[in-house]
Amino acid sequence: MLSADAVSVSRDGVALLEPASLDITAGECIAVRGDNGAGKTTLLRVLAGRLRPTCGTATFMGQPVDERRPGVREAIAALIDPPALYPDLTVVDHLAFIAAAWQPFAGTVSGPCLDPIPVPTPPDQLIAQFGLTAVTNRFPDELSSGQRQLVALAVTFARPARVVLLDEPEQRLDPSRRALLASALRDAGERGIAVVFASHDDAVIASVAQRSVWIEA
Ligand SMILES: Nc1ncnc2c1ncn2[C@@H]1O[C@H](COP(=O)(O)OP(=O)(O)OP(=O)(O)O)[C@@H](O)[C@H]1O
Repeated sequence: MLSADAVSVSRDGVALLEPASLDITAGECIAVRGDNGAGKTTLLRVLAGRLRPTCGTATFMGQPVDERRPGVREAIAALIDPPALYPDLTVVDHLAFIAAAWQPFAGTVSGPCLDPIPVPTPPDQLIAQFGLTAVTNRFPDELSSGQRQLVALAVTFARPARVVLLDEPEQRLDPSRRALLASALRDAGERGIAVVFASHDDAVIASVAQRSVWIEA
């Protein structure tokens, strides 16, 4: 479904990402591993269609990945850069807003895909799934950094998607919240959503990823 074939990125002659390849199908979960600075985030940006590779090709359903292309934006959800939350929306408002904005795409058939886009988990279930029940009516500046990360993760899963890309989703989470994250990733896979996530957490990787790809610095 989503493929990177020997994609590399360089800027001003400096390599940000050495050639890397991966291929993911519906319901699969792949971990992207590698040392600090190896290029994991860069690879996720390429897979999200936010960054054009210098060499190699990244494709979604056989077409070049470009987040501005209809059919790609509806299908690929990504939490790559630091979470951006609306200062004047509460936790529950965020989930309701994103779910409503993307609702027209849930269950639709788009592009060359034959199966409908998986319907997202409803906001009230996401609040429970990510352990946010006690803070549903708080604004972002009333949350801890780990709670903001949980909100950003819940928001990412509040919209329909065939593929979810996550950059170090476990960051700032304590062990019990990392377990919630792992459970949410397994749940996504069972609903047919493909997940690619960069991580330094071997325990999370072992508990959810079917495969991992090592990025060479
Ligand atoms: N905007 C940029 N301009 C130039 N170089 C950059 C830029 N962003 C990242 N880099 C460089 O690209 C390389 C890959 O960065 P990237 O963030 O993809 O690594 P990473 O594997 O995600 O690292 P980490 O595990 O520390 O998050 C690094 O050497 C980094 O310094």
